[in-house]
Amino acid sequence: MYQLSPSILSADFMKLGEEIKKVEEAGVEWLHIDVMDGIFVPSISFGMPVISSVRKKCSLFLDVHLMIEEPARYISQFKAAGADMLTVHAEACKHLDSTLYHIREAGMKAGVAINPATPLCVVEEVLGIVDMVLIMTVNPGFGGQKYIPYTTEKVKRLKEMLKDKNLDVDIEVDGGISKNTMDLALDAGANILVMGSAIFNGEAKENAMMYQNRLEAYEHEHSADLRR
Ligand SMILES: O=C(CO)[C@H](O)[C@H](O)COP(=O)(O)O
Ligand SMILES: [Fe+2]
Repeated sequence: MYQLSPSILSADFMKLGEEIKKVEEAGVEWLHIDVMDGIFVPSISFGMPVISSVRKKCSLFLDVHLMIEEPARYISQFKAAGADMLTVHAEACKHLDSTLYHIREAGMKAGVAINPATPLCVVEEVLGIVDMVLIMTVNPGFGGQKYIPYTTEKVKRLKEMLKDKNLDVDIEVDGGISKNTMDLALDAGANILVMGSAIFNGEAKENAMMYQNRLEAYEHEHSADLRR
């Protein structure tokens, strides 16, 4: 399963509802929501009230990326706000295993994220208890940054690791994903692409349709490999 997950961090917040509608009309099924606390990352973005408002008006799968320290403190609140999946940073959790367990217990999908310079071994032990691993392809905190090339290799190694362990876990990439970098990430093994500026800096519906079509074409071309 391949998915495009447009990040509303790059949307026009004065027109957030319209912006989300545009990507919905383009046929996208996921929406990426970046929560930042000003401590784990330098920026502060938005939190539960925004997620609740989005949830009331849209049925997209809400893929919530928590760039906050000790996210375990807020699991039930994010569930109540309407999140479908919570992805926590391994670097931000003292007790990663129990945090992931509690996310699932609360009825959400659980994801674990790592920064570009964090080695894969940090998530190795929890691969059996997550639905997704998010490999940051930029340093978290801001939209519109440049893709860091060495992260491609990390995605490849994660894909191999999952294969060796016979685990069916999604691989999401986030940061600097655009026309020029999406194939690198897909060829390395990613199947969920977060895109912020590539979609919302410009005509969101047209951009989302274009990337959605490219993704569908990629899936079609590689369907034989996937069956193997
Ligand atoms: O987690 C993030 C930043 O920390 C965002 O999801 C990311 O910024 C997406 O934006 P872009 O596609 O413009 O790089
Ligand atoms: Fe993100």
